[in-house]
Amino acid sequence: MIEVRGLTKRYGEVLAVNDLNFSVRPGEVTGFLGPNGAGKSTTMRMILGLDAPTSGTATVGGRPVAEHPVPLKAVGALLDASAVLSSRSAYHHLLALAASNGLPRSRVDTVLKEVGLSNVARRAAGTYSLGMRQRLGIAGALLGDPPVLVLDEPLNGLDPEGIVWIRRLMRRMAAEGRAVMMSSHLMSEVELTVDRLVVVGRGRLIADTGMAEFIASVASQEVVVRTPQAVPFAGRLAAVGAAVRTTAGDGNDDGTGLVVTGLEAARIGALAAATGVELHELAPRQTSLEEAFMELTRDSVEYTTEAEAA
Ligand SMILES: Nc1ncnc2c1ncn2[C@@H]1O[C@H](COP(=O)(O)OP(=O)(O)OP(=O)(O)O)[C@@H](O)[C@H]1O
Repeated sequence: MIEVRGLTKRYGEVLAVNDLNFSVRPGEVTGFLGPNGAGKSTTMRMILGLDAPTSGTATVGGRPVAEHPVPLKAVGALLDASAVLSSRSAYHHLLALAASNGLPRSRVDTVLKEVGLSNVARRAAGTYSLGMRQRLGIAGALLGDPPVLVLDEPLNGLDPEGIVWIRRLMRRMAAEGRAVMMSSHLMSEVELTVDRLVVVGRGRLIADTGMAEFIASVASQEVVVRTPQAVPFAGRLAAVGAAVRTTAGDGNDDGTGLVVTGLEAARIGALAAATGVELHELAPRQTSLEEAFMELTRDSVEYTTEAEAA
């Protein structure tokens, strides 16, 4: 369990992390999201004891990481996968890590197998692809068999097979009762992987919620309607209180498409039937995490193009 209470970090004028409160629970994968510069890496570094908070606390298993006798047994971390001595083999990198933490040599073989690097373990890590280095970083995180994992952008540089692999690994780690915290900008992946979301923007907590509730809370449920009588039907829908726009802006407009909010598909269908309107499509559209995320963090994005901001 990770507990973050009143966590704050100031770098001169920049309040990188501003009074954050959240928990990462065992048995769940928690996605840690936010636009660039939101304070995700800074928060993770403070959880791992690599940066000191200006105020507040971050504990793992009830105490700061530095107070655990063997930190690697308390929490495994992936921060920067390129931070490996390039002349050293994966095996020797992990062996050194195990030795300095008093972990048995057998753990090295176990984690190499776990991440699929056994066959290349004697090669210098400098010859590894980005994906292989990412796997090596994960192996290091798993070395102490910790109950808590903190993974900063673990999907970076992975090919589709690697992404599926790490998704399964994280799900399995959570199923074994571990607390898994991962940051990512790949919303479609986050949507498939995480149980809970902690969203930050400009250092502050924006949301701490279950995945389904998050999407529902931001989503205005839309229904796409296609009918050759689009104009009069739009008028009828508006008359019963729905918000209606045409699909003209969506790039596939043939004059028959409407996007309706504020009315369920069943009621739209009933209204069409009652007024003799011929429907060619009636499709509720679930908001994706990506759309929900962009909606929620719109005001916290540091860098936008003028067109986006308009
Ligand atoms: N060592 C530092 N000195 C000064 N400012 C810093 C330092 N580290 C981070 N910051 C600032 O703190 C803020 C948060 O940065 P952080 O790297 O934690 O964000 P992030 O959410 O991880 O971003 P990204 O998604 O781009 O990795 C940014 O404004 C950043 O410029």
